[in-house]
Amino acid sequence: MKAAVLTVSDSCAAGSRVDESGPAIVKRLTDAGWTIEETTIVPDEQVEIAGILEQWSMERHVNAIITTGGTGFSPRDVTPEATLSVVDRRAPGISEAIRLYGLNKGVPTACLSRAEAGLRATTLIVNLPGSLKAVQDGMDVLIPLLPHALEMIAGKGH
Ligand SMILES: Nc1ncnc2c1ncn2[C@@H]1O[C@H](COP(=O)(O)OP(=O)(O)OP(=O)(O)O)[C@@H](O)[C@H]1O
Ligand SMILES: Nc1nc2c(c(=O)[nH]1)N[C@H]1C(S)=C(S)[C@@H](COP(=O)(O)O)O[C@H]1N2
Repeated sequence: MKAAVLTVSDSCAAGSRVDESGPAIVKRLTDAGWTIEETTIVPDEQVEIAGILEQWSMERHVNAIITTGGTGFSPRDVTPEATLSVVDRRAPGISEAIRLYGLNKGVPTACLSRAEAGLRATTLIVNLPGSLKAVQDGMDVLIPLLPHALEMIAGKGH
């Protein structure tokens, strides 16, 4: 299965912070047997984020795109809006499960992520927050879910 990882961060894109969260997602996916087709870092710019999501889903045909960063309440956080602008169908249960996992681990700020998830054609797009801890928690939830989700996307039913 093919995946791609998008880091959304003004500071990482500017080179003033080292991206730890993107590589952490890559490691979790490769450990689980996924092939990583694409990774990149973009600033918190909605059109730029949406363009990458569209390209990776419709031209590269990856099975899943995981984003990290830009899901909070600051004025520059627009990853959820970019994601909603490209998906055909939302998958809110995935995002709620990820938030609930953080809350249940005793992280009250987990509910401050506006992360979205959804399908662009046959590509599942999932937003995660920017911090390394949030990414690790999110991947704890996602890794066991992804195989079944992708089977259903491929039309294999249950
Ligand atoms: N790609 C990343 N790698 C490592 N840590 C990150 C990354 N992105 C964010 N963080 C961490 O998450 C915390 C919350 O970050 P913030 O809300 O500023 O992130 P963002 O909006 O996702 O990214 P930025 O501010 O760089 O545009 C930061 O203090 C930082 O420690
Ligand atoms: N599991 C988990 N979820 C989390 C966090 C965390 O540390 N662990 N950080 C929260 C915080 S402090 C914020 S502001 C939001 C949004 O983060 P982002 O703007 O980096 O995407 O994610 C939240 N989700």
